[in-house]
Amino acid sequence: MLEPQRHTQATTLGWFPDLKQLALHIDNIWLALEIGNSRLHWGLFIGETLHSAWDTEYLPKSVISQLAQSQTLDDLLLQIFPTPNKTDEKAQHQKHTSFPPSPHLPILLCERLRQRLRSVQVSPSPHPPIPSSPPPLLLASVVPSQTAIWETYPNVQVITLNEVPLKGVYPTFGIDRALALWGAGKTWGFPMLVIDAGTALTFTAADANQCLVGGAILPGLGLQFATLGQKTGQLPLVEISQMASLPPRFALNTTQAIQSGVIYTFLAGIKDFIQAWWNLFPQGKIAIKGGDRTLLINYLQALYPDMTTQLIVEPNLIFWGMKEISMANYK
Ligand SMILES: Nc1ncnc2c1ncn2[C@@H]1O[C@H](COP(=O)(O)OP(=O)(O)OP(=O)(O)O)[C@@H](O)[C@H]1O
Ligand SMILES: CC(C)(CO)[C@@H](O)C(=O)NCCC(=O)O
Ligand SMILES: [K+]
Repeated sequence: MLEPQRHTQATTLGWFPDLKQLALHIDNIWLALEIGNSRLHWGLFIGETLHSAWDTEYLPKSVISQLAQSQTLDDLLLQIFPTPNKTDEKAQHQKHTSFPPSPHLPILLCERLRQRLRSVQVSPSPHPPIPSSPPPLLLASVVPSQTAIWETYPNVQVITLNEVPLKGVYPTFGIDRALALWGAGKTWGFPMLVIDAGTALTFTAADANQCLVGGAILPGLGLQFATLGQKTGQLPLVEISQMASLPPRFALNTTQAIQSGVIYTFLAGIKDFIQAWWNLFPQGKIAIKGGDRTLLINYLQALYPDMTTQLIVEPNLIFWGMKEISMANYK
């Protein structure tokens, strides 16, 4: 299995190889936000480089309207954080975790980075003063009610399907699927199949002409457990985290019976789609993303080791897609 190192590693601000180089790109700091059905996915870009990526819960509407009313970033920080520096330190420390303590972390990170870069002298002349304003936000969302809230952010650009150069898409096609496929294809080449193990499990494929072949949508792992727990009279709610290893296929208690049913059919389904994909495109590539990707890959590896060596695992596919689009916009 390939877990590409390129850009995928979250780095801390202190590890910049060359601050002076980065100071040159200070006007080009931007945030990528993907609004999924379970949570928010953030990327902090410096120019074309993804500096770091992390997930947060949805932000309350009140906080987003505060962002909209702020005239400057300092203004904004004052509104939200009585003691921004302290919070900032803490946020910094925890930014590798999936759920940082502060949902305002993205904005804080940008400001922190700007402060760092402002203090760097770029020879021969010092860099001009940097305007302090909320960083540009490139947004892709599959949750319309959340999109509406974020449209109040001062410097936001919402990516729509017609900005993704993928051919042959249909009107209701999800922007996350389009961006992930575009990002994967542009990075590793077409034909490409993207498997997104998120709230929903999706398969999305394009041929060598960068034209949508099509795909499939089904309930993701979490949803499968949740619906069984919620829509039945006597089945318990089984959490994904309860499943430390593959359960016995023929189980002798309820929890394991649910685990077995969900996970073995999930994996068999994925294997079947992969085989169908390779029948269509023997040289076709496959990339996997989504919150359940690691679990999925581990179990696929245990059951079908030969197949997994050819899979690309990359959590940030959507950000690669967004980067392609933002680069195209600037050209
Ligand atoms: N900290 C977490 N919070 C929520 N889900 C998590 C977390 N860690 C892993 N997951 C898993 O991630 C899955 C959701 O994936 P992801 O975060 O990619 O969803 P999403 O982007 O909201 O969904 P989608 O892209 O399908 O709309 C859940 O099934 C869950 O098991
Ligand atoms: C399938 C999901 C929920 C996956 O996040 C999203 O891409 C979406 O809402 N899509 C719209 C329907 C479609 O892609 O055909
Ligand atoms: K829906």
